[in-house]
Amino acid sequence: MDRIRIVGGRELAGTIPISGAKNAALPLMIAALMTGDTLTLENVPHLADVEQLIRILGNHGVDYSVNGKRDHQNGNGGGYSRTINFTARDIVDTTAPYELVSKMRASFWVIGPLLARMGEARVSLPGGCAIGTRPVDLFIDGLQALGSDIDVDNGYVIAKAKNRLQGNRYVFPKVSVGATHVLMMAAALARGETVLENAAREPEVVNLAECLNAMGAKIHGAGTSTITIDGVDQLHGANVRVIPDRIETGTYAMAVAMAGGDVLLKDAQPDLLQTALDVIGQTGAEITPTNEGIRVRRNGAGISPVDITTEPFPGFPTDLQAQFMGLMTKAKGKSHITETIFENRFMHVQELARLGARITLSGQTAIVDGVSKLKGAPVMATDLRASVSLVIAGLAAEGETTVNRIYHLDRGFERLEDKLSGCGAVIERISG
Ligand SMILES: CC(=O)N[C@H]1[C@@H](OP(=O)(O)OP(=O)(O)OC[C@H]2O[C@@H](n3ccc(=O)[nH]c3=O)[C@H](O)[C@@H]2O)O[C@H](CO)[C@@H](O)[C@@H]1O
Ligand SMILES: C=C(OP(=O)(O)O)C(=O)O
Repeated sequence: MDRIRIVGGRELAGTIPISGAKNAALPLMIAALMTGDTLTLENVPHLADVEQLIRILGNHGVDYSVNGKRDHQNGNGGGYSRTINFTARDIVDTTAPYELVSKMRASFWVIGPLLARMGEARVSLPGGCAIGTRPVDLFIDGLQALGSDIDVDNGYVIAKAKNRLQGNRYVFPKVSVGATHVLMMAAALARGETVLENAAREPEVVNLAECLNAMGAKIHGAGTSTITIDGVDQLHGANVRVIPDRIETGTYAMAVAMAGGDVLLKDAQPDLLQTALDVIGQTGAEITPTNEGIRVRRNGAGISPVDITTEPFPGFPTDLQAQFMGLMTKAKGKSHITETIFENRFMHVQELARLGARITLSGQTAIVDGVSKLKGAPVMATDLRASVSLVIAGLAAEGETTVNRIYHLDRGFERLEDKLSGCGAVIERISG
């Protein structure tokens, strides 16, 4: 099994190209199921989750071809997000089997397009990061509100809509990114108008709405809590660009805040993560939006402690909570980190402790008592964002840190070790 070896203590200097967002690329790829024409997606990151979704879509009959062009050719340590054409001329199977869906959460979302286009879908209950129970009740309630019959049997959700889905008003009892994606896709091909209230406002929802509209859907209000969808009879092909990854952006900004230095996050878009950037600024790093992206600098002045609480967009994202905890382990004082989205997203705490971090848990709040020195150690990645919090801590730890089980990292970070070593970090992947 591959692992990452880091020798801490180097400042970071240079340019890191920000890749297309995993969490935007996945729903856009799934939208390809909704038309027999070709959906061309630019800036698709090269990640294990993308490859897995390509396999899942292939099982339903989606063909794909990768354009030769790489989107980042000149980047220092360059990423290699690509342009991919997806074509679902015929849907050959409306079942998404356990073997494929159990590996990643987002694959469950095929239920919306399959049901809308084919009138039926049989989709295994999903997998994904083990950060909480992650039920699917909102998907079931919402699709029932659009007129679908739903049974859950033998680990599968079986959805049917014999006479096409019917638009309706649905108020989400809780904000859910995935359920907003799915209901938006299902409603796009339903009869009549759907109004989704208390919808997720994440930039990935906006990217999906733009994609569906480019395919001929009639969606208004994405990015606000009320989304209105006028159903259309069919969708067509389109060419859409995946937004830059705000979680990758925030992660590297925190890496610079931790290690010190001066790095341009090329192609990063500040408005996608303003709350997190404000918080990183309060820790003492200098954040400057530029024409090319975001410049992050920190001199030797040290890291100030800042309290955060995770919230749906535009609040501080849960997907940056672990990384921020990594940063706070070396702050000059105590910080409180409260996780409100997932009930089990503190698995990095015990691994950060191996590096010398002092963290105590009190319910959904972690109290981090910053230390002046971390010391390298072997640690284990437990989930995607937890893994990268260990990398951030390792960059500032004395001596050698080895992060094991990095298949989690490969789900969501494109060429992490190249991007960091291109800025002077001593970091390498050890295969086998
Ligand atoms: C691939 C992808 O884009 N994943 C992101 C997506 O996950 P995902 O879409 O799975 O997360 P949700 O926004 O749905 O989850 C928010 C909360 O709602 C709960 N819930 C959700 C659905 C449901 O039917 N019932 C229910 O109770 C969840 O357990 C969680 O407590 O948004 C999360 C919140 O920003 C991010 O951490 C994930 O990185
Ligand atoms: C939790 C994440 O992914 P998933 O929803 O696929 O588990 C993530 O991207 O941080």
